Amino acid sequence: MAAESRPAPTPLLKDELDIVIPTIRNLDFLEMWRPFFQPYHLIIVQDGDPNKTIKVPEGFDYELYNRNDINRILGPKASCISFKDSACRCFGYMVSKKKYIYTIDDDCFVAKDPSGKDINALEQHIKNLLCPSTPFFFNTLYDPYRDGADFVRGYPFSLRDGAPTAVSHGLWLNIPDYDAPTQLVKPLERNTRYVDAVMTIPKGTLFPMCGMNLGFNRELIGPAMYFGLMGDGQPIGRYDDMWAGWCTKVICDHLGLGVKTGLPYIWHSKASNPFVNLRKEYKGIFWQEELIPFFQQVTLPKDCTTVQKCYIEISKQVKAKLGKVDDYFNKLADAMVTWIEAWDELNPAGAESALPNGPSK
Ligand SMILES: O=c1ccn([C@@H]2O[C@H](COP(=O)(O)OP(=O)(O)O[C@H]3O[C@@H](CO)[C@H](O)[C@H]3O)[C@@H](O)[C@H]2O)c(=O)[nH]1
Ligand SMILES: [Mn+2]
Repeated sequence: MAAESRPAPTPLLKDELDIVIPTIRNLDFLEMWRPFFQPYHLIIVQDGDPNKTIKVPEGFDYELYNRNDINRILGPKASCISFKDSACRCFGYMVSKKKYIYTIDDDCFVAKDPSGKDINALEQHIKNLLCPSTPFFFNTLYDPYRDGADFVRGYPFSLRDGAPTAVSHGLWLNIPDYDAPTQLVKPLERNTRYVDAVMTIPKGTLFPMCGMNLGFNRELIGPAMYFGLMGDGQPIGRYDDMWAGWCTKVICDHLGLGVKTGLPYIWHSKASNPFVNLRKEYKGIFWQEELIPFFQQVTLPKDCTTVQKCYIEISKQVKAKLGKVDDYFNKLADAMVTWIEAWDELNPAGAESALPNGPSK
């Protein structure tokens, strides 16, 4: 008897997740991701010259926004969306209607695990996001919810339900996400180490969030994922994801949400120019010595019960405490408020998260 031909399983979160890609180039890299990404809706944020045509391989379902679209949709509030910097990607988070987001850079490709198997990074992020985190007590055997692992002896049973996972932070083989000084000192260093682990970043601990291989629950933490004022006309760049990560982690800690880091890996193929990066980063390299203590000391009142309220409170503290570091932080604090206003305008409270996609191309 012919074996029953079973229909292929529906990809996890097929209609509940958008893939956001910031780009200045044609998206040929999608060919390598096709087996994993094709079932999903893409939101492409085209940076730079809006008159340039970005070629997207056939067969992908996507919506594309360039600077003209951002200005048309947000009007004066478009001032909070960076130009000529990957920070523009956060516009994609704002216009999405889905519960989950995965964002990836266009120079990130499918990596292979030690067995030589292609890594479906999206699938691993989804697994990370769909299972709880353990921010309140560290499990020394890493992710206790993973097949073949569990909570170790001494782990309180009262904490074994864990916390909802808001963020899944993936890593990179080949070109590591180093800052410019490190890149300059170690131009040939490549990350060849595949660590088979997913860990929850403990409550009260900040981390350097990289935006090139990142998943998050948009309904739980979306409004905190503002990538700041970077790039054109700004004194700093390449701190977009860092800023978002620090705000996100403080808010996750306050709201009892989890942030995971580790698997999945992608293959980061292109090292950006370290001298250009140094020019973008240098103010951030000394500012961050004041920013980290600031975020470590941020306290959010009990009545900050939503991400938006937390975010507005942080913006007030940014203005009060960082405005004296540099006037840039006064502008950033204002842009944080504009971001929340724009977010709430495009995502009125109670709007169904599973609304149909935006205008597909
Ligand atoms: O002006 C620009 C430049 C680039 N992009 C798009 O953004 C991503 C990342 O670009 P790239 O790979 O060139 O830069 P990296 O240095 O590797 O980026 C990492 O560093 C951080 C910089 O903020 C960031 O978190 C990582 O992404 C690509 O998709 C480019 O096409 C852009 O939109 N605008
Ligand atoms: Mn890159």
